[in-house]
Amino acid sequence: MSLFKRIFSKEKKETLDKGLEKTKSSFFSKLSKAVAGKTKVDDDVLDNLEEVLVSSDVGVETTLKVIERIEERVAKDKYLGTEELNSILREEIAGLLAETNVGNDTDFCIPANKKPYVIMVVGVNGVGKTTTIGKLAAQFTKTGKKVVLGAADTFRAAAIDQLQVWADRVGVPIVRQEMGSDPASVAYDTLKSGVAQDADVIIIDTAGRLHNKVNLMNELTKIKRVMQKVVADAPHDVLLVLDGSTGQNAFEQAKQFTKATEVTSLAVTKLDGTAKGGVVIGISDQFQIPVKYIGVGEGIDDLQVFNKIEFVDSFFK
Ligand SMILES: Nc1nc2c(ncn2[C@@H]2O[C@H](COP(=O)(O)OP(=O)(O)OP(=O)(O)O)[C@@H](O)[C@H]2O)c(=O)[nH]1
Repeated sequence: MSLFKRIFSKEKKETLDKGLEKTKSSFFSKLSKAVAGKTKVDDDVLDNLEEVLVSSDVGVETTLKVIERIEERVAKDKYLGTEELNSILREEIAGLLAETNVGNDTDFCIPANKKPYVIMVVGVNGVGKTTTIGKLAAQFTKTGKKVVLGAADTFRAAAIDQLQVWADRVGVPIVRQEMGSDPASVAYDTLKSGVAQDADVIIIDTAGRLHNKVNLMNELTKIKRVMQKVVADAPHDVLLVLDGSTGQNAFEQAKQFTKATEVTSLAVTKLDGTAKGGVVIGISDQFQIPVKYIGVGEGIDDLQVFNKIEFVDSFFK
């Protein structure tokens, strides 16, 4: 590994460690209370562990899965000690994450045979959608890719302006129309423009109004259909952005969006400053969708490619 790469990955690791600090300290302080005075993993410990996982926003279904697996291990080894609980949990969580997050990317990359690679970004307002698009544009640009943004969240003028701010900051072209225009028309124009400019990556922002599922579904379906007139297999990625600090709300949003469209990957933002980082484990497992990116700060470099090994290492360090 080159010196530059080593320094970069060390910084990345430190940001991840720092980003997960609150989740970790809350989780492990609950866990130590859960096993206090116990030497053996028995039913009481498992009940307490269940509570720890649920209250750490891992989600009920995933918690039950983890508990069941640990129960199986206890059934095989009746003298399983509580001091082994950490490493058992680590193994089970790593195993769960590996089921859905099959890749092992650590860098921002796109498939070589998809040009332009079209990412349609969905999610409700305020989750960090625009910031994530800006950070993504910055990272792809850094790796020498030509990026074009499309402001298809035409519902609010502020959304278009905010994306413009990021486009200016990163120095990438943006395609926009005035507020209230047809989002599908903006997406179409963006793809046309991206193809004409020989873009490598096109990122389309969409409005995330959840109050009417049928409308949302129709709107996203129409955007996809219109994009396919320009790039037949677009979008290559439908990226749902979720605010990790909202815990159970993020689960609810994932439920709504997966009903409205085929979501192919997740970005979980704002993991720094929250103790609810367990959502990364639960949402990915429950919806069987890989987490592609995590937001660990407000800065332009604070978006990381999610890597299950790094995540588990950082969490159980
Ligand atoms: N701490 C932290 N803040 C973040 C992160 N990602 C986004 N934010 C902040 O979250 C706030 C909302 O982000 P936006 O990108 O504006 O959210 P949006 O989903 O586009 O929302 P609208 O602009 O309302 O459509 C901003 O203040 C961002 O700086 C993150 O990973 N960590």
